[in-house]
Formats: sequence, structure tokens, C-alpha cells
Amino acid sequence: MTRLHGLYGLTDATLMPTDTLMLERVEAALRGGMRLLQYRDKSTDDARRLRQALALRDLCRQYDCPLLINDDVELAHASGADGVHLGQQDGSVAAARDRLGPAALIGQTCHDRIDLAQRAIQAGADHVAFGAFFASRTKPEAELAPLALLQEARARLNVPVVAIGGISMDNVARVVAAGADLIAVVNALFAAEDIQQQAERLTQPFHVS
Ligand SMILES: Cc1ncc(COP(=O)(O)OP(=O)(O)O)c(N)n1
Ligand SMILES: Cc1ncsc1CCOP(=O)(O)O
Ligand SMILES: [Mg+2]
Repeated sequence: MTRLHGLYGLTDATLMPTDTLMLERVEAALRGGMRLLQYRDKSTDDARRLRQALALRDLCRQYDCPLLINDDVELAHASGADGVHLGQQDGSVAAARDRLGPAALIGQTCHDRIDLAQRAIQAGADHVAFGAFFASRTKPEAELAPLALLQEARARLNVPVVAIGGISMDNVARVVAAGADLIAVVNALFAAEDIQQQAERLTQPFHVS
């Protein structure tokens, strides 16, 4: 497994209202160079969630892109996804590691706190996420974190660091220069008119850093 790096897309049920549109839009992002995908669906429709996770797993495999499931370790297990993303209220990272095994990718939200990241890594996370760095259309209630946190995280943590929240073409170069290994994006990627081209553009700062 290569080190996690680059554009990390998160699906969004509003921007992808049908299975067909979801797969088309995700495939466009994969063609444009997306390196990691998270299936993020807050619905309680378990049959739909399993069906979509399985379809995304098959698609992502064709592009050698790992798939993570948001919030739900059991869906990650049942769908054969590559791992899971957990928030601070989404259950134990150690239990997820036990359930999914040593090869699984497990990320945890750490907001603006290095101590939470250290705890996550201790519990078995192999990457950590900070943010929101800018106001987010997808999650407007997310509290803001300062960009300087990314440099500190890179210096103090020995796992890939994800930046999330309001990342767009206006700020992506600054986020990458500040030290993000991955940029996690919903709106600026999947609401774009040409998603493949937008993925290429959002990936550009990683080629110059
Ligand atoms: C990469 C990444 N970072 C942060 C989050 C947010 O997780 P959480 O705080 O659990 O909030 P929800 O996404 O579950 O609403 C994330 N999903 N992905
Ligand atoms: C899930 C999540 N957690 C913090 S911000 C956010 C949403 C990111 O979406 P966008 O890229 O549209 O701001
Ligand atoms: Mg969550």
C-alpha cells in the first residue's frame, strides 16, 4: 500500500441523488486523480447503504483507490471496503482495528487537537483528520481550526494528515503548503460542472509541493 497522499473525495447524497449519478460522479473524480474515497451517507436505509458501498468498492478497485466507510465499521466489514472513518462520537478506534484487521485503513476526526490525534494513533488509527479549516457548505456547523495546525501535526505525528472543511480552488494551495498529506473535499469536487477536470485541478498543488 502506497502512502496516503492527494485528493480524498467524500460522497454526498444530495449531490449524488441516485446510484447512477453517484457512480458517474465518483468515476469522473477517479479519472481526474482522486486517491482515496469515503462513502458518507447519513441515511438509515441499510439496504441502499450496502448496495452503494458494494458498487463503490467495485468501482474503486478498478482505479486502485481505497474506499473508506464513514461512521459504520459493520458496513465497512460487510462491503469489503478498505477501512473506516470515525468521528469522536462514532465508536472506538481500537474496536474498529480489532474488527477490520491490521491492513484496514482507519482514520479519525481530531478537530483542532493534536492530543486527540495522538490518542487515535495509539488506539490504532493509521491516519488522522483535522478541520474544518474553512466554512463548509456540507457541514456548516463544523468548528474552525487554524491552518498552522497542519504544520505542527506533520512535525509531531508520523501518520498521514488529512485536512477537511471548505477546501476549494481558492485555498487548496495554501492547505497543501501548510502540510496536508490529503485534502478531503465534498462540495468543491462533486458540485463542479466538470468533476474530472476539477479533480485534476485540486490535485495540482500536490505535484508542486
Ligand atoms: C476525512 C474526514 N474528516 C472528518 C470527518 C468528519 O467526521 P465526523 O466528525 O464523525 O462527522 P461526520 O462526517 O460523521 O458528519 C469525515 N467524515 N471525514
Ligand atoms: C464531514 C466534514 N467534517 C468537517 S467539514 C466536513 C464537510 C466537508 O465538506 P466540504 O468540502 O463541502 O466543506
Ligand atoms: Mg462521523
